[in-house]
Amino acid sequence: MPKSRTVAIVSSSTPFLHTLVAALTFEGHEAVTFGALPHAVKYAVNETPDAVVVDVSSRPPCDEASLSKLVRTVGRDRVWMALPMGMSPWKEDAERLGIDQFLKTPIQPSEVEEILTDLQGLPQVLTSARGEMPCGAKSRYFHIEDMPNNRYFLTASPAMWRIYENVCLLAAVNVPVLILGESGVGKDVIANLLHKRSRRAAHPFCSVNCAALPSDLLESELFGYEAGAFTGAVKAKPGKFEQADKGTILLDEIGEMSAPMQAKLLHVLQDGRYSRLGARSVSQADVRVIAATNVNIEDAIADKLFREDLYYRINAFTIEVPPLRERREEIPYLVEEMMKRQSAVLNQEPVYISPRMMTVLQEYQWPGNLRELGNAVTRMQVLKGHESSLADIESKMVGRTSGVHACAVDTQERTNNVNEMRSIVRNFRDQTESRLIQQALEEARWNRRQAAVALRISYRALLYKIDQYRLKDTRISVRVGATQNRLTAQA
Ligand SMILES: Nc1ncnc2c1ncn2[C@@H]1O[C@H](COP(=O)(O)OP(=O)(O)OP(=O)(O)O)[C@@H](O)[C@H]1O
Repeated sequence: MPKSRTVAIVSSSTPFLHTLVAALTFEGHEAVTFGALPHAVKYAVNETPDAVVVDVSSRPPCDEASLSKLVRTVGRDRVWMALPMGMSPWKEDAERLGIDQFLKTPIQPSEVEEILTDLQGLPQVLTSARGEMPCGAKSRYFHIEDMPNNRYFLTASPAMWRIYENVCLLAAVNVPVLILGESGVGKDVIANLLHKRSRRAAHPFCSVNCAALPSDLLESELFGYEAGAFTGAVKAKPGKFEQADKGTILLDEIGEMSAPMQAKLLHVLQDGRYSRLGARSVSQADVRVIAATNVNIEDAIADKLFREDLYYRINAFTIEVPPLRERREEIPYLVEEMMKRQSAVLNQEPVYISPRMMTVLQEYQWPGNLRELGNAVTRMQVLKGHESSLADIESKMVGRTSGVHACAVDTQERTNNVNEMRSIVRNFRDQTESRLIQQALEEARWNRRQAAVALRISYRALLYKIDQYRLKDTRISVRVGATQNRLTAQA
């Protein structure tokens, strides 16, 4: 029986990825794709894939250090490099690093055949050599995929891995997809991924929040308008369906769409035809439609809030994204990646997350899902990993004591413990927070707007905290004192 292999592919070329991933998965192998070499190197260190294919044809040469680490990690006989028509000034550099298997881009079927045959000949990598994260979670489902605008998709759990696989399959077919899940679980990220992996990737991805606009504004936002279509329409404006031509449109929060708007949308989805407001002509939409919502659509249909016929139009395929609390094994991976990216943006070293901190992060319920986790990571980074950055999470945890821990404890005792812990956490948090705010204010010479930016809180929140902790600008009193002294001396 042919052996199943795991192959990591580094490429930013969609056709290259499509061809190779399709061939590998058809043969029963696992393909893990990366947009950038450093991510693949990290993956190779943790997971020891059977082989790696690095395509350098559509971007500048990868850094030598990463490439040489990759060759050392997986072995030179397991690395292929794809070059434009097999010729490139980087070929010599790659050969110097020990790479001697090259592919031509655009990749040819004969070369794909060759890789598949070679893969069969490779000795199996010991499964025990496959890495584990420090937390002990298996990283078999770990994969990061970079997307435009500094976005990325990370998976490290079987549930998200399945979603990732489905997205890869769905990207190739032009069917409407409905993405369901709580707020902050990553519906928008998945829609972006679907677009990026599709043949429409070179065309626009447009997102419309259907809950944010009243019905008539939403209509003009989606379909555009002609000059004079309504008071204030001085100039004609294309709608999102037009802007997303040949690309993808995400109808976010579709569950909140008003009934009249649902009827208009249904019309467009049926025959792809629409008109700008005030226009006589009809346009034809060439757009892939993805819809997303955190509303329970089936309940909404039962309550007559959502049209059943529209539901069937938008959900040729449904992706249900689980909340973060149902995939806690991803938390260490997400924290690490978020921290790495945050620290790079802030030009700081990533802060150390102690095992205690990680336990707190993994035990918390995360009602705001990955969005809330991202905010917590920012807070930890800004507060330099100080324990206070966890205080608010801990206090929320105390407020939502898990039934598992609590059930054995007598109710009165539990209430006392909770109250006591709450007050300890609150005091500790308040003390540390006021000290950090005072420090930030002093560093910003009491420029409160600057301090708010440094603390990553809103200006209003900072004013509230200054008032709450009765913080004072000590510099002013010294200066006033000095002036008074001077005045006194002059007098
Ligand atoms: N799989 C993921 N990998 C990396 N980051 C993610 C992932 N999923 C979500 N995020 C991050 O979490 C945040 C929320 O994600 P997103 O906006 O996609 O959620 P959503 O489900 O669309 O939320 P809402 O319903 O409120 O619109 C974003 O900052 C996003 O980058």
